[in-house]
Amino acid sequence: MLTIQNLTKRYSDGTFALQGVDLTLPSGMIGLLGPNGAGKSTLMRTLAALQTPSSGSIQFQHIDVLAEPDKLRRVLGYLPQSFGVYRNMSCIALLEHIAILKGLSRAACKTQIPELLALTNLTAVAHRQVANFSGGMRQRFGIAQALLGDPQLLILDEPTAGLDPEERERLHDLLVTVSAQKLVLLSTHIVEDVEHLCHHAALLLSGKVVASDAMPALLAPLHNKIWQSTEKPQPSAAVVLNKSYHFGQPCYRLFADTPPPTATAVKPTLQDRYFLALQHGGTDVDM
Ligand SMILES: Nc1ncnc2c1ncn2[C@@H]1O[C@H](COP(=O)(O)OP(=O)(O)OP(=O)(O)O)[C@@H](O)[C@H]1O
Repeated sequence: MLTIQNLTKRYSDGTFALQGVDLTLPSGMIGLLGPNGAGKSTLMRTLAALQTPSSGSIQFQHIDVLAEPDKLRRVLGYLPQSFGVYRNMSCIALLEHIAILKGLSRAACKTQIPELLALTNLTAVAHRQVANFSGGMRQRFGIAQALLGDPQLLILDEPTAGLDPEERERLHDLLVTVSAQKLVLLSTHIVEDVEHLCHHAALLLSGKVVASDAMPALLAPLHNKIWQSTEKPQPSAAVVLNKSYHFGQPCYRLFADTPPPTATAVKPTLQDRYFLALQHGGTDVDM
């Protein structure tokens, strides 16, 4: 269990990136959603003890994260949004190097590194330079290095960004496999990924948590209130959650208590919940 209380981060230029964040997160795969600039990376870096907040507290299991960052680091795996790699270093040499930095014993390295290479499907390319890896291989390497030391808390900042559909699917399989008996916090812009992989999601907007719940509870208030139409309704008939295109034709997702003209009922998705929260700017939604 991860408990965050009244967490605030004010950067030196006066930007409030986090404003009184309260979150209680169970183990398993947890999604963290929010638009650009919502504060996701600030929250992730703070949880990973890489920067200090202005105020607040964070407790992971029995660790007071802000008072005992070294204790946290021993149970933490972190994949940042982007990470540099040493040129000329092979995948296996870099994993050995990171394992030593993490304080793993030689015996632990000997067993864990081959296991992680197999898990992330990198055994065949273990002696190739990471600098020359494709985007997908690099992200799988990022997961492998984050898993060194068998961490209890795994923080992944946009792990699927820029991946092709096949690599994204491969990474999903990997994340589901590793999330058993860990708390995996997955930050992403891809709402679908969270809906597919996570049993709980938190939504951050302008540095504040506007929703955090188990997936069925997040979607429950939307049942029988989501509609789809190719025509834009009058503002009095429905709230337009978003407009997308299907085969080049407009497609409106709508929120209304009663069926808007020409609209058909559809099953609510996490994306509907996300857009509804954005529409209301984080204020309480009357559902
Ligand atoms: N070092 C910094 N100094 C000043 N402001 C910062 C700094 N880092 C982030 N910010 C600001 O804090 C706010 C939150 O940024 P953050 O990167 O945490 O958001 P995010 O949700 O991760 O965004 P994105 O999805 O675009 O990565 C933004 O307004 C950003 O400009």
